Amino acid sequence: MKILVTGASGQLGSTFKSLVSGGHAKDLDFVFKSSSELDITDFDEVRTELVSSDYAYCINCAAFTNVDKAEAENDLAYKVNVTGARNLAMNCNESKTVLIHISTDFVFDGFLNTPYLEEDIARPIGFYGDTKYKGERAIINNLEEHFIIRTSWLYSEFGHNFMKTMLKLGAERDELSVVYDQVGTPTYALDLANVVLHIIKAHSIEYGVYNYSNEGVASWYDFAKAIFDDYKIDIDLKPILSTEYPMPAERPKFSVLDKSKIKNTFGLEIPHWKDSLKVALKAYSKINI
Ligand SMILES: NC(=O)C1=CN([C@@H]2O[C@H](COP(=O)(O)OP(=O)(O)OC[C@H]3O[C@@H](n4cnc5c(N)ncnc54)[C@H](OP(=O)(O)O)[C@@H]3O)[C@@H](O)[C@H]2O)C=CC1
Ligand SMILES: Cc1cn([C@H]2C[C@H](O)[C@@H](COP(=O)(O)OP(=O)(O)O[C@H]3O[C@@H](C)C(=O)[C@@H](O)[C@H]3O)O2)c(=O)[nH]c1=O
Repeated sequence: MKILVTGASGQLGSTFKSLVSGGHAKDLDFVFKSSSELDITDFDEVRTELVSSDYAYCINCAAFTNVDKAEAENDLAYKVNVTGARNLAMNCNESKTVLIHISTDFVFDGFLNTPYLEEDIARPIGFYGDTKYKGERAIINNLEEHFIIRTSWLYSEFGHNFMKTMLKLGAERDELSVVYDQVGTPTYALDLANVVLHIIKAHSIEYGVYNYSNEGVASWYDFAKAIFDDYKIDIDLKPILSTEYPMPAERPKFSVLDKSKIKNTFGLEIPHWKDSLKVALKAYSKINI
């Protein structure tokens, strides 16, 4: 069974590569395409790749993910996150390929105080979240055979992410301030990739939108504290308000996802974020000896 991975050089794409090279996807024939090998904003390129081959699945790891830059680079963020998603959906429809697309907790405004369900109203407060939501709609409107998985606060030993930023800053500084009034759930990219593999191996036809994150709840401060404690970094870590850490894009204050649907549909047990963080830090330390 042939599987196309777009945006293959990013954090999640690299995680899939590591799973495949580690022998965790033995009967699956993965084809990895980085942005320079397949530009998802180019309809004809996408069409040529999908229609001339016999991909059973396309896992879309390609996205414009810089939340702050998206506020200034509206056109590019829209092109990648909306036009790119639509190009994939339209061509997957023609090539009879199931599209597995990754979306985000940032489609929500963060005004709820109980975990978000898939059917809760999406009302993004930033341009990144807005384009991700429009990308979801473009897929739903053009392709029935889709899985859209909304995840949150993705991190890993690969690419750019909060865990690696904290480890870098922790090595450079004696003190650091991190916001504690944004609450969500960190998600280890390897756990997400394994769930995607699980869905593929199950040949599921339960198409639709699903939430997936690790279990548990944290503020970014809690997440940073756990990173420093587990990695034994001695630093004076201060909890601050978002107003004390101004950024171009506003983030939702609360974006915990309810995972009942994905757990019940696929019989999953989801690791707690604190347990997965330990696994990720071990993997990171192996790469960065
Ligand atoms: N990171 C996070 O915290 C979260 C991410 N998500 C979602 O998860 C998915 C994966 O994220 P993650 O791996 O962290 O993101 P990354 O930014 O690490 O990777 C995205 C990849 O997409 C590629 N890309 C950009 N534009 C194009 C294009 N036009 N055509 C093809 N590829 C392109 C980038 O390539 P290049 O570097 O060459 O530009 C990059 O390799 C995304 O959909 C994201 O929205 C959801 C929740 C949290
Ligand atoms: C580096 C740093 C960040 N922060 C704050 C800023 C921000 O509010 C919060 C998170 O920082 P980041 O900018 O790294 O993360 P951010 O870009 O907000 O992460 C988001 O990315 C997109 C792609 C998603 O889809 C989301 O799920 C989420 O993971 O931590 C501090 O308070 N102190 C610091 O030293």
